[in-house]
Amino acid sequence: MSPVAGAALPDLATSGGLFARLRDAARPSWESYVAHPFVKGMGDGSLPEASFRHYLVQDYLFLIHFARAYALAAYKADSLADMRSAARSMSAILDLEMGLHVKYCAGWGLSEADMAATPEAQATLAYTRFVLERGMAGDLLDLHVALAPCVVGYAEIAAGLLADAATRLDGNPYRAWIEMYADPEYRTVAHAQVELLDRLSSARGGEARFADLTRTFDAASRLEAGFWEMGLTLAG
Ligand SMILES: Cc1ncc(CN)c(N)n1
Repeated sequence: MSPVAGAALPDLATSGGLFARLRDAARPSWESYVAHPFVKGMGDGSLPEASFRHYLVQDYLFLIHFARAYALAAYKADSLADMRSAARSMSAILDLEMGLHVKYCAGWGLSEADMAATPEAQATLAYTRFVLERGMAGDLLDLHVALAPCVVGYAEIAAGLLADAATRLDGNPYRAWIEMYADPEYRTVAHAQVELLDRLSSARGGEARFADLTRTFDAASRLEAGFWEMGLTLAG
């Protein structure tokens, strides 16, 4: 069942946990991401359709690389439990999240083949390759910190929109987007990411690496804001 507007969903981050500390340390970049004008435009329905369309096609391409990043996480995992968790995240992207993109675009006469053939925008290239590079050059903790703004941020954004009095669901063309990321199924994925960060942090010396991890988290949050900006300005 989808959550309803006006019902605030609780914060996914455990207070004192790694995710909450990274978010606090990278607050200005995080806010530029979760409170971007693109987000507000989806909430009240005022976002131009061309911007959403441009974003969604790029997001389809983005998700292909994010699925690859989870394949990398499975490769880098040192336990079967972590391999299974990476495989679940990869299939959630390929089977659940990308399905919404394909459905939306079909409504506008855009086929999956059209989307796959669209050139990647600079913001898409920058963000996806940054995450893959953090994973390849670093370890599993570096990779999951780079992935966290993506996975957890959308759950926070959708929950924030539902709690915002300016949000209008009736007749809102972006309602399915909001409801998908506020859905308990997506929140479960996001919550698992928050818990995984804590587990990886204690196993891999996260405390001593906090400054470095913050740089990664901050950069990924700025790249998320850049992704919205690309959608808003129709940048290639
Ligand atoms: C750019 C971006 N960031 C996050 C998500 C949510 N997984 C997404 N689909 N696209």
